[in-house]
Amino acid sequence: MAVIAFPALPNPELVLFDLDGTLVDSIPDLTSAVDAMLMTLGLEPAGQAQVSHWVGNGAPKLVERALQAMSAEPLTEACLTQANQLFNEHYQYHNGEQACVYQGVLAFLQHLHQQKISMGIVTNKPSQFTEQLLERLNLAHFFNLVLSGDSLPEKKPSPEPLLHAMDFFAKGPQDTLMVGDSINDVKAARSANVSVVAVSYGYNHGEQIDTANPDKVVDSLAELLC
Ligand SMILES: O=C(O)COP(=O)(O)O
Ligand SMILES: [Mg+2]
Repeated sequence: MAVIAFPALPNPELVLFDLDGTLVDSIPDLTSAVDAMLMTLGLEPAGQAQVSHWVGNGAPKLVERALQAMSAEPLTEACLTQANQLFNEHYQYHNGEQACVYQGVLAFLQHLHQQKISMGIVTNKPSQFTEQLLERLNLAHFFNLVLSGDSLPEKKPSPEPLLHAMDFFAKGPQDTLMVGDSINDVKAARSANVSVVAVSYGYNHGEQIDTANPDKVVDSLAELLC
């Protein structure tokens, strides 16, 4: 009996999830923090569409991309440090405020939980914000392992967090599935020899995720329910 509707791996023993753009729409809160940071520095706010193209490689990269796009001045270390501090202060406050869990996510997580399948988070989000968001949206209890962008020396697209997670759960790549929304998730999975399902509704730097060649693309995680 298949546990999920994914013929390449119908009975996974471990499912690893990306967070932003896969389980949770975090763009409204990330935009609140980015725009507050930009305005404090005397710059124009960027808005949600632009911010959604900059997300995916961790908060410091998001801040750097925002400054690069919105400031005419050359980027200095001092400016980046100040901008990161401002972003962190504001995101600490806004994180989870407007964020919502995508349609289909809860049903899928509950299904895997009932089937006693191990689940972990592999996100590039900094750990202080990951923990906060999972708690605020009442998702934390599903996951026995949460790896964030600063948990290990390397983050996605490196395979390191996926290899670490498989080690933690004592599962091999042939029994593991990665679920994500961006090319970073697909690349990390490929490098770890893990199958990867992508959601079409996430961010992926403004590109269609099909172009990254995941094993399957779904419009909702509910499509994976048997
Ligand atoms: O913080 C980010 O850059 C995105 O995090 P993600 O890996 O959960 O998509
Ligand atoms: Mg993502």
